[in-house]
Amino acid sequence: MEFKYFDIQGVVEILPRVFGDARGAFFESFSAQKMQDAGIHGQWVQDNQSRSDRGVVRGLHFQKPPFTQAKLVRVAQGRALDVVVDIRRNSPTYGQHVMVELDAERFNMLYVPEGFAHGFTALEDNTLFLYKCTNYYAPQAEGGLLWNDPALGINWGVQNATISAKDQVLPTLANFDSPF
Ligand SMILES: Cc1cn([C@H]2C[C@H](O)[C@@H](COP(=O)(O)OP(=O)(O)O[C@H]3O[C@H](C)C(=O)[C@H](O)[C@H]3O)O2)c(=O)[nH]c1=O
Repeated sequence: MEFKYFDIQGVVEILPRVFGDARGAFFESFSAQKMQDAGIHGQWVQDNQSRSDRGVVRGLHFQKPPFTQAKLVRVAQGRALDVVVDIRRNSPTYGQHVMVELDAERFNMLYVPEGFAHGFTALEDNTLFLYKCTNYYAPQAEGGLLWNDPALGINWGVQNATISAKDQVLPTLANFDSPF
């Protein structure tokens, strides 16, 4: 298992060892010990899964304190362009993002710490997106940022995104008051 770090403090890409053979492939999708060894701490309490066809954008979402969630995200089928935006007020990289392509060949994963808005676009039909969360769903604490706010400078590679009505009216960075 390899770990890749970014200029934005806290975000970690995890590249598991994938064992291929004539039958297919095997990899460990979660190891509490290996996460601890990598400095990824969290009490993982909820697993989520969504299925999206090519061109769907979900995000950019987070849950406000005290229901903040760290997430460990991966793709079990298909491919996704995953984006995390630093919304920690005092961070030197506030408003900056990390973008990582997640796929079901390398089975790479991304650790999204608390204090980040998270979203992704599906690059293929039937993309199965799985993630572990360190807090339970709290709809009353949901927050978000507008996915295509020019101030975020995110190149999603999608022209006419399929996106929820809720996500279309999320605030821009200029009109956003971060709770982190
Ligand atoms: C997140 C969530 C949703 N739901 C219900 C609420 C809605 O009736 C339905 C769809 O929810 P939503 O449109 O918020 O789903 P996404 O747009 O995929 O939301 C996720 O998208 C981005 C990528 C994230 O990182 C978040 O974890 C999460 O917000 O599932 C639940 O019952 N439990 C949950 O934990």
